[in-house]
Amino acid sequence: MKVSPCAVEGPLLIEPRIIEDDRGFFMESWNAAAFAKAGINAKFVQDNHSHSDRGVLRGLHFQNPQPQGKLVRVVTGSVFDVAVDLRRSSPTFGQWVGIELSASNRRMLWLPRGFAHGFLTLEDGTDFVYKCDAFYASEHEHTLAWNDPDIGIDWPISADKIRLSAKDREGAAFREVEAFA
Ligand SMILES: Cc1cn([C@H]2C[C@H](O)[C@@H](COP(=O)(O)OP(=O)(O)O[C@H]3O[C@H](C)C(=O)[C@H](O)[C@H]3O)O2)c(=O)[nH]c1=O
Repeated sequence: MKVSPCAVEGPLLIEPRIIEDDRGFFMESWNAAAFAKAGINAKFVQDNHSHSDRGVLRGLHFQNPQPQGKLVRVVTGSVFDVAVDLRRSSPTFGQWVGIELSASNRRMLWLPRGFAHGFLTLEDGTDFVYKCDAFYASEHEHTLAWNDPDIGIDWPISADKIRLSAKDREGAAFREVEAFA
């Protein structure tokens, strides 16, 4: 397993060991001991799965209070996955990182607590699965605008082709969101 830091302080890109044979492949998508060695000491309490077609953008979401650390990956299709640093004490506060996660590259992303998270689906029939280290709490959930000019995320699909939920169309500006200490 190869674990690499990202352009923003905190998130880690994980390239798991892939064991291939004439039947296909095997990979450990979570191993507490191996991930702890890489500095990821999460105790997950919830596992999520969403399915989306190309052009769907889910996010940018975060919970405050009750923030969630997330271990995310794609098992079918591909996404452009984005995390925005909302920790005021971080040297990369207000900065974003975007990484392509796909069934073919088998990459995973660890996002510690304190980030807004979202992804743009790049293929029809994409399955996105992820573990969370805190429970979902709709009463504490916030949405940061996916196209906030102060963050300036360079999404790889033009805005006119992006599909959003009603909630995500009404995301708050970065200047207004309830950031973390
Ligand atoms: C997140 C979540 C949602 N729900 C219910 C609430 C709604 O009735 C329905 C769809 O929720 P929502 O539109 O918020 O789903 P996404 O847009 O995929 O939200 C996710 O999008 C980005 C990518 C994230 O990182 C978050 O995990 C999460 O906010 O599932 C639940 O019952 N449990 C949950 O943990």
